[in-house]
Amino acid sequence: MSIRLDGVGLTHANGFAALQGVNLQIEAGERVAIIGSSGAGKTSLLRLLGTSLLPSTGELQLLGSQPARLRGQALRHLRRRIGLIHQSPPLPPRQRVVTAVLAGRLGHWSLGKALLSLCYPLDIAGAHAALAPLDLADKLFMRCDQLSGGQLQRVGIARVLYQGADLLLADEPVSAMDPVLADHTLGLLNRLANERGVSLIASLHAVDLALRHFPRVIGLREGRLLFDKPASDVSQRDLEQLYVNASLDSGESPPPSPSAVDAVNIPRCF
Ligand SMILES: Nc1ncnc2c1ncn2[C@@H]1O[C@H](COP(=O)(O)OP(=O)(O)OP(=O)(O)O)[C@@H](O)[C@H]1O
Repeated sequence: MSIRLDGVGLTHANGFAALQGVNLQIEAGERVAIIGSSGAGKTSLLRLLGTSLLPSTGELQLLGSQPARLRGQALRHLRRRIGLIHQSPPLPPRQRVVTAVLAGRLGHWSLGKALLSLCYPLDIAGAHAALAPLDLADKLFMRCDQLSGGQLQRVGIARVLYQGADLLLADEPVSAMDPVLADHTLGLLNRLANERGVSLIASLHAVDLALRHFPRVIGLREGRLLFDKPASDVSQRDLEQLYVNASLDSGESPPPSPSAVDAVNIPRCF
């Protein structure tokens, strides 16, 4: 089922308009990267799609529902279908990796089964199968606080793969990984999403990774869509316009130089 935003705006509680007039349609099974400078609104958009925030204006249709009209069980049911991959996965430090992965299905299980699984992992084979493609099968019984940041991010990915969601939302999913591992992990995430017919929407600062792994790329600037096109059509000019003055706005590293932004051909991390 598709996602549709019609004239969506999002104003945070302090009055800051993080998103304005966003029109967007994403079909089931599409894989989309969101790029843009720091503060452009990428996380705000993902939080809307994850239903932790509601639009201030406009209309959001998500997997056949309007989150703004759902309450209670109907909202919980919708949320079970959405897998969230966090930049820093909120995993309890003392929790075993196997338990953290199995927690992906807590929302699908009865209270009794969920509580039992927290004490004794009920589906060790399932957790192992989710971790294996991420090269973490040998970490099954380690504690989360014994893992590196990149390994924790991959546990978070294994957890949503185990969840079996219809929609995967990833906020900077490989930010803690070295460039080789980030490339491998994004490739894997895209392959698995593709094989399962699951929609994948990820925010990324690494423009080269967005262009290499995602068929469709959205450029967000100051809360508005600057472009929305196939990765192969994203031009150097698009990227220059997206990141112009970004270093002044955010205080972060300067925007990619014109030669460097020819990232379709030059694999580099920005
Ligand atoms: N809860 C909040 N209350 C007020 N303003 C917020 C809140 N969350 C985000 N903002 C503001 O909304 C704007 C967009 O933030 P958002 O986190 O969506 O950007 P982003 O593109 O994900 O940035 P980054 O790449 O740095 O993570 C920023 O100016 C930010 O300060």
